[in-house]
Amino acid sequence: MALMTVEEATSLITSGVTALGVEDVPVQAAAGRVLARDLAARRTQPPADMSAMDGYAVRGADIAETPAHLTVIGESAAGRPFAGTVGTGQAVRIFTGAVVPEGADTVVIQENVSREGDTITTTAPTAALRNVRKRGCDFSQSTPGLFAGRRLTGRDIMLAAAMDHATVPVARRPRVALLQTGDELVLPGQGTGNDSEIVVSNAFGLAELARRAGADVTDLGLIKDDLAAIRAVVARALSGEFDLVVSSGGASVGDHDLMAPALKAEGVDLSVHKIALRPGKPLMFGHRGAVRVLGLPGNPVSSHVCGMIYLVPLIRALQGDSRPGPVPVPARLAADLPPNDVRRDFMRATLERRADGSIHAIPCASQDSAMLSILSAADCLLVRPPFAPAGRVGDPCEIIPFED
Ligand SMILES: Nc1nc2c(c(=O)[nH]1)N[C@H]1C(S)=C(S)[C@@H](COP(=O)(O)OP(=O)(O)OC[C@H]3O[C@@H](n4cnc5c(N)ncnc54)[C@H](O)[C@@H]3O)O[C@H]1N2
Ligand code: MOO
Repeated sequence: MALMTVEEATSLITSGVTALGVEDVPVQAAAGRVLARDLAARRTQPPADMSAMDGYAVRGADIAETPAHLTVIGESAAGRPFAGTVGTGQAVRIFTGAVVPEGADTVVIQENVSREGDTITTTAPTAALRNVRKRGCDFSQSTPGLFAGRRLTGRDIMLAAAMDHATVPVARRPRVALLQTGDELVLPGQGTGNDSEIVVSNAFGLAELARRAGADVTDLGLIKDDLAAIRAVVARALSGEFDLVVSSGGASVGDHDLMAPALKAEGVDLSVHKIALRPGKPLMFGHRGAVRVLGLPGNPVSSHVCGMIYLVPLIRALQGDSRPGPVPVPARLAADLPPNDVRRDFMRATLERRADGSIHAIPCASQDSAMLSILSAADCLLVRPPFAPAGRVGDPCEIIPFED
């Protein structure tokens, strides 16, 4: 079977994918969710010219010379504006966040004023218009401030709230089911001490990736290498409770690799591929009706790397995320590397920041796709394109930092 490129595989999995649906959530619960529609401001901010400092609201022309003498005629505090107008030679005591009264256009900070009774004298120059936030300088009513497809940050929900949205429309969370197969697998703490046992780990990492990408995740547990047993769990996973079914293990060509036969027997339109990717050669993808199925390799590092490369972008695309893919960032090689072969290599590497600010990637000593101690100690994936020539220390390279 010819190897498929990673680009072809990514496109097979994510192209044409759109958001599953829309729901309104309280703005304070919207961080990490993908905005489903453009969000326009429901009000103008600031709603009036407002003071940025504690001091005195004056007419700028009145304080062109220092010292200037002015008469204090009232007070404007946040939430309690001054009702009158500031005339020539007059000032209003004002506090940060208060509306600048009619007639005034400048605020002199109180440190630059001496006061006696109702008379103030400026003690340092203040440029006209200083210390005033103009009406609408942040945003204006009806103008979009956040756009559909954006994964909302904590900063974004501050903006949404300030734009007066109590709820925001976000993409519904994709519902993801995880399956793990293998006669050798036992849950942590539940082994019998038999040397042929392997304690499961894949679903824990995949669940974490999927949740952080915005999915609701259900782990359907361990399944024995038995066609009927796998079919039973697959049938449940496909029954409409989930949007995406993700398996790990049984994706290769061994006699006990029963995931593909089970999925096909349950009516999944499945394609099985070998990808020019290291780690992560075997890959399955398909669907039954609206339910998508992604079959990842069993080797733990392979399953996790494929989770980053395929699963996370798919979950994001199912929310209409405008930036679904992992974003490589530039770094420099901290070790010589041999030329690469046909498989795109995602090497586990640690990162070192040098005194000049440059970031250097140090490939881990072993790149075995079963070694979780190495995956855990690494900071990033060091990307080596197919047929990359030998790399030298200091050469530019690309990395995909781990996000957790
Ligand atoms: N003749 C060939 N053999 C293999 C090929 C190949 O092209 N030709 N590909 C190799 C590659 S690459 C990979 S990756 C593995 C993937 O195989 P499977 O997806 O069928 O995975 P399993 O055989 O089920 O398991 C592999 C390995 O991973 C352990 N495992 C499985 N599930 C879990 C889990 N949930 N948590 C922790 N560890 C798990 C399992 O015990 C095995 O050790 O195939 C190569 N073979
Ligand atoms: O490429 Mo496999 O995915 O060696 O572990």
